[in-house]
Amino acid sequence: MGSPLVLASGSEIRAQLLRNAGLDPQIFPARIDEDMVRESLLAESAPPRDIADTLAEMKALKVSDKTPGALVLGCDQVLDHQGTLFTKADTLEQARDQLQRLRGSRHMLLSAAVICRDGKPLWRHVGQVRLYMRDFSDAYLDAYLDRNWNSVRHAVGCYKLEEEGVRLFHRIEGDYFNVLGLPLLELLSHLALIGEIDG
Ligand SMILES: Nc1nc2c(ncn2[C@@H]2O[C@H](COP(=O)(O)OP(=O)(O)OP(=O)(O)O)[C@@H](O)[C@H]2O)c(=O)[nH]1
Repeated sequence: MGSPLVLASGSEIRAQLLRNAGLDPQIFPARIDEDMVRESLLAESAPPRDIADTLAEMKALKVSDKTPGALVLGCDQVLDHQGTLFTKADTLEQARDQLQRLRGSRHMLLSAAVICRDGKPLWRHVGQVRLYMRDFSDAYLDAYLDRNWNSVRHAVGCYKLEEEGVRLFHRIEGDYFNVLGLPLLELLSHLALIGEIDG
């Protein structure tokens, strides 16, 4: 790695994906009020893609001001279900309600990533995945949440594809990494292209 890489995210899976790829990011979560930003953008009818991109950029910019010379990666993922934006569930009851609304239909995950250096955006990408959820029973849903709530509470959509969440789907169009929250292939290709990693 040429310049130091900073991941402006508290997402464990994002850090793990970068480490598994051989990178060694410094973890520096950006503390921004995502709900406030999301609500104000929704009030302006901003599309989900723009909301994810704006939040990712804000996180990267905020941390890049504190890490001179570093490449700072900000990320944000939103779930779009027929025009309605879903955020992470705060309670198990909210998770049940969300999954009852998502089952038997298609939703989109939009995973935005922005790289900034010294307060300037250098690169951005929004990965998009279409996910088709099975029409599973309430009995399975309750059992799924009993087993997985403590894990999936940290994930938008209340599922983790690398865990039991995979059983919720019958079809997924898009790449696995975008589901987990990071357009990893595009990111690594760009870092190699600009010579920040070998490849
Ligand atoms: N492990 C796992 N995490 C997922 C999956 N789908 C979504 N997520 C996580 O859900 C979270 C989406 O919320 P974000 O607001 O983008 O990120 P965050 O976790 O709040 O962390 P920040 O980047 O600090 O805002 C991210 O941490 C994603 O990695 C999945 O299938 N597996």
